[in-house]
Amino acid sequence: MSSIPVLEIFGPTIQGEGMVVGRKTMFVRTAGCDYRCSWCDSAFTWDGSAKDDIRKLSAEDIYEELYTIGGDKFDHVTVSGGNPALLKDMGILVDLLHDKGCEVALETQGSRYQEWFTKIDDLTLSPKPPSSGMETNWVKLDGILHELEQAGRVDKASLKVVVFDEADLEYAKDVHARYPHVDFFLQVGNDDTEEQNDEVLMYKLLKKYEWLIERTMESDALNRVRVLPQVHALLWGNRRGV
Ligand SMILES: C[S@@+](CC[C@H](N)C(=O)[O-])C[C@H]1O[C@@H](n2cnc3c(N)ncnc32)[C@H](O)[C@@H]1O
Ligand SMILES: Nc1nc2[nH]cc(C(=O)O)c2c(=O)[nH]1
Ligand code: SF4
Ligand SMILES: [Mg+2]
Repeated sequence: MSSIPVLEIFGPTIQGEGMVVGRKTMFVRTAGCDYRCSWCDSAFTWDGSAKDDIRKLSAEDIYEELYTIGGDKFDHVTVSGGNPALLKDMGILVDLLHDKGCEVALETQGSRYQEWFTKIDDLTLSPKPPSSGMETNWVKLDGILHELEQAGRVDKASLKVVVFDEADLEYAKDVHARYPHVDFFLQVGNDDTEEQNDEVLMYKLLKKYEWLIERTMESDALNRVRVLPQVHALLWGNRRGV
């Protein structure tokens, strides 16, 4: 039986980020990450603070809970984390969700490949810029994109770089230039993940969005791109489970 470490199952809500922004979806958030981004907005998945809340669930358990919460009001499930790409057994859940008539999206940083990536309907690869403190393994990322290419699945994938500063913007340009044929998203970085006042956060994030749009418009290296905020952060702040 498959065993997947789960921290959150929630929805339906909108996908707040990237290639399918606005799509009605359920979320499954797995525990554990091979990275430790300085600004991670889901640090509870790996910093030990929620370790007592981790549940080892089978794919069937997960679908049952999705159905209990969402009923017939969803046909799309987003798997995020942590890094769900650490989990070989995730392929079993992907197959089950497809059998149930759901599309499946994945959020991962592109540090690990799994064979089940080629079954994902909306695959977001989010390599990490300098501000994260993480180092991109380009060999791995090249390998993932090579596998997707071989499987004819590049059109199901996108790259999404979170930007906090000028160095991140330069990194984003490098990523886009390396994979010019892959749909590319620039995302506003939230460096206030502790802020509890939604209005204060919304204003700060919109100002950052404006800055990111301006810098992107000025660049001749960022043309076939989309610039987006985290819509869920604008609407619901730093709350979990939305
Ligand atoms: C929490 S991560 C989980 C999936 C995977 N570990 C990854 O990083 O892609 C989900 C998405 O949130 C983004 N993210 C995390 N912290 C953020 C922040 N403070 N501001 C903006 N985006 C953030 C990540 O880049 C990723 O695209
Ligand atoms: N609404 C909503 N959209 C999201 N897009 C990516 C998320 C994530 O944490 O991976 C996320 C999330 O947590 N909530
Ligand atoms: S890779 Fe994703 S989950 Fe892991 S620390 Fe970075 S943002 Fe957080
Ligand atoms: Mg998030």
